[in-house]
Amino acid sequence: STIQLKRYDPIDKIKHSLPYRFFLTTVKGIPDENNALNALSLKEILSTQHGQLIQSAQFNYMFHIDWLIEQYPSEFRQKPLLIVHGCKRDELASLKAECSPYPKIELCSADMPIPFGTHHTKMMFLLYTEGIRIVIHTSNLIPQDWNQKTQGIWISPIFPKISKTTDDYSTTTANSDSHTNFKRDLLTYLDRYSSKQLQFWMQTILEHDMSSANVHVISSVPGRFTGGDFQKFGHLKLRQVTIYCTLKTYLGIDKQEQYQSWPIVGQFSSIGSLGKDADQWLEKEFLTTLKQLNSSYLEKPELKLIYPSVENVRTSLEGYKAGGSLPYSMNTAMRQPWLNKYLYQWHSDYRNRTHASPHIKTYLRTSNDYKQLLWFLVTSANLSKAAWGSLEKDNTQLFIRSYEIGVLFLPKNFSCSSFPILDDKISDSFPIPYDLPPTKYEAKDKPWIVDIPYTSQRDSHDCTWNPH
Ligand SMILES: O=C(O)c1c[nH]c2c(Br)cccc2c1=O
Repeated sequence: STIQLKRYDPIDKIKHSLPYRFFLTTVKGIPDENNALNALSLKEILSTQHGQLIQSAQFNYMFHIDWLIEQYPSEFRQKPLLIVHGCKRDELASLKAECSPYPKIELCSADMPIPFGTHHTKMMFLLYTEGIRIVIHTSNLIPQDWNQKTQGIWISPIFPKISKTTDDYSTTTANSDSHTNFKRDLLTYLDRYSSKQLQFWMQTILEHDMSSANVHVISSVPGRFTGGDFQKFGHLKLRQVTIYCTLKTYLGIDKQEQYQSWPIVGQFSSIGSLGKDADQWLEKEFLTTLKQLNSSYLEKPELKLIYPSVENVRTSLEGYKAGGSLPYSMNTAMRQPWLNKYLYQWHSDYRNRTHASPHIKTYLRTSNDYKQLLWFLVTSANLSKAAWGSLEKDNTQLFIRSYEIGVLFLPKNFSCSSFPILDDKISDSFPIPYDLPPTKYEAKDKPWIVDIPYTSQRDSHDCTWNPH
C-alpha cells in the first residue's frame, strides 16, 4: 500500500502547539512573546503555507465580507466560498448585498425553526489538494473579533484523503474515524441542516481519514431531542462524554471521594435568562448533568462562573467598547440577582490577556488545588438554555434553540488521567486561557450589562458608555 507521507503542517512548528492544537487569537497591543505562544491570526490560519486551497466554508454568526475576503491570500480570493449563516430578513438582504461583488461566494441559510434561536456556530472547512482542515473557534468574521479580544481556536491537522489502500488498512472504524468519533459526530451535526450545499462537504468529510482527531465534538442544533437522540446534543452530550471521568471504575473507590467536590468552571461572554433561582436550571439541570449523578456519593462540586465585571471592561484594551460584544441585557440581569454570587472576574495575567476582553467560551472541571484538569471544552455556547438545552416532559426531552459547536479535551484521549496545570504554565501544561484559581468579584463589582450607561468613570480610551 502507498504509505501516506504525513505532510509537514506549519501549525506543528508553533512551540507548544501539540498535542492540544488549542490556540488563542493574536492581540494587538500586548508584548509579542504573548502572541508567539499558542496564538494565531485569521491570516495565519488561511495562509498559503498550509497548501493549495481548493475551496472553503465559513460557518458563523456575524460577517464582514470584504474584510473576510481580505484575510484570504490574494491567490485564494477567487476560490469557491460557502457562507453558512442564520441571517433573516434585512440582515439577509445586507449579507446578500455584501456578497454580490464576489461571484464565487454561495450563501447557505441555516434552518432556524425555533424563535430566539441563533446560528452561533463558528467553524471553517478548508479543502486543500492535500486534504481537509477543520477549524472550530469562537470569533465572528468581523475585524473587532480578531483584534484585541481573547478568543479560542481549535485547529485540526490536515486530514488526508482516504486512498483505497489506506481505507483497507485503516486501524479504526470502517470509514476511518477517530476513537473520539470526531467524524461521526461532525456528520451528525451537519446532517441537521438538511442542506443540499452541505451535502458536498459531508461527502468530502466522509472521504477523508480523520482517525488522528483527538477531541470530541460537543454541538447543539435547534430541536426537541428524545429517545435515541436524547444525548446527542447540548449539555446531555457533554455529560455523556465526561461521565467516565468520575466513575469509580476509572478512579478507584478512594480517589472518587476526592473528586466529588472538584469545581466546575464556566467562562462565557453572555448570559441568558436562567430562571428565578439556581434551582430552575443552573444547579438543578446544568450542574447536575455535569456533576454526573451516577456516583453513589452526593457530589456537590462548586460552580464558578467567569464573566467580565464592569471594571474588567472599563480597563480593557478596547475600553467600554469591548462591552458591545458582551450582550448581557438589563432586562435579563435584573431578574436573576441570585446569579451574582457565582461570578468571578476575567483574569489572564499569565497569558497577558487580562485586558484582552473575553469573547471565548470555555468550560472545565479541575481539582480543588487547580493543579489537575479533568476535562476542558472550548465552544461557541454561552451560559444559556437556548445554547445548552432545557429538559422537558419529565426529563425525557431536551429542547435546544440554537446552533453551537465546540471541542472537548479528555485526558484518556491523551493517555493520561488528568491534564497538568503547572505553575510555570507554558511548559507542557494545558494552555488554559485564564488564571486559575479564578478571582472573585470584589464587593463593589457588578457584572457588565450592555444596555445601561457608565459615565461615572471613564475607560482606557477616556470614554464613557451611553447605549442609545
Ligand atoms: O455568539 C456571538 O458571537 C455573539 C452573539 N450575539 C451578539 C450580540 Br446579540 C451582540 C453583540 C455581539 C454578539 C456576539 O458576539
